[in-house]
Amino acid sequence: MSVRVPSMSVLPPVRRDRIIAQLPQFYSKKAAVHTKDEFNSKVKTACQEQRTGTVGFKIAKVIVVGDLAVGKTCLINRFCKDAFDKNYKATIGVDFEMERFEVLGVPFSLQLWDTAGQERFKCIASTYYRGAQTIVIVFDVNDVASLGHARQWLEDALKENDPTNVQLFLVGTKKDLSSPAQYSQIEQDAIELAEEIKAEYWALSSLTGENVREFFFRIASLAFEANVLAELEKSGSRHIGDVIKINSNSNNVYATSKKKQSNCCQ
Ligand SMILES: Nc1nc2c(ncn2[C@@H]2O[C@H](COP(=O)(O)OP(=O)(O)OP(=O)(O)O)[C@@H](O)[C@H]2O)c(=O)[nH]1
Ligand SMILES: [Mg+2]
Repeated sequence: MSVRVPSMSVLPPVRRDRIIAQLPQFYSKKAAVHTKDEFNSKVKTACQEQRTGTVGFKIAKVIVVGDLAVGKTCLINRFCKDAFDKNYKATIGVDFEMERFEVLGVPFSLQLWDTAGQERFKCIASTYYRGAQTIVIVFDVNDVASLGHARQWLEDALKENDPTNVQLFLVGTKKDLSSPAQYSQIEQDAIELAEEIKAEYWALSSLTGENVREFFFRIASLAFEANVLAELEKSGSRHIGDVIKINSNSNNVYATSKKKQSNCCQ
C-alpha cells in the first residue's frame, strides 16, 4: 500500500519524545547557564505569535570534545539511538548525528559533532570546531586527569569560535562507576572549574541513561532560547511594536504594512 505524502512535508514529524514545552532545569544551581524556572517571556510570546523568524529552520551546531575514552560517543548514542556499547571503539576524526526537536511549538535541530579524543586525530577533529553554538567538554568522573584536561579542550575549541556567542557545558560521564563519596569529591572540583569557565555543569551515565535526556533537552532549550532572542534583537523593537498595533487599531494595519514593506526593500 502506498501512502501519499504532501509535497510540502519533506521531513516526518518530530518524534513525540523530542517535544519540549517547559524549560528543562539545570543540574547544579552553582554552575548553570542561567537559573530561571521558565523560558524567557519574550521568547514565549514570540513563539505563541509565530514571530521566531528563521529559528524554525535553524540547525545549531554542538561540538563534543574531551579526552579519549571518556564516553563522548556513548553519550551521543545513548540519546540518539538509545543504545550503549561496553566495548571501546575509538572515534576516528569526527562523526555527527542530527536530532530534531520541537521547542515551544517551533522546530529546532541540533547537529551533534562527536570528535575524537585521541591525540593523533586531534588535528582532523579540530577542523570541525568552527561555527559551534554549543561546546560540550566531557570528562570521566572517575578520572581526575580528564577533568584537568578540560581547560585545554575548551581553549582549543574557542580558538575556532566566538567566545561571546557560545554556550558551554562541562559534563562528567560514567557516574554509575563511582561511589557517592568519590563522586562528591570530584564534583566539587568540577563545579569550581565550571563556574570559572562559565560552563553549565552536568553529571550523567550513558550506561544507565541517568540525566542523558535531561542534558540534551537542556542544551536544545538554551540554544533555542538564545537563537530566538538574537532573532528578536535583529528584527528590532519597532518591528515587534508594530505587530501589537495591528490589533489595536485597524488604521494602523496599512501604515504598519507599508512601513514593513519599505524596510524589506532597503
Ligand atoms: N560504565 C560506563 N562506561 C561507559 C560510560 N560511557 C562510556 N563508557 C565506556 O567507556 C569506553 C569509552 O567510551 P566512548 O564513548 O567510546 O569514548 P569516547 O570519548 O568517544 O572516546 P574517543 O572516541 O576515543 O575520543 C567504552 O568502553 C564505553 O563502554 C558510562 O556512562 N558508564
Ligand atoms: Mg568516540
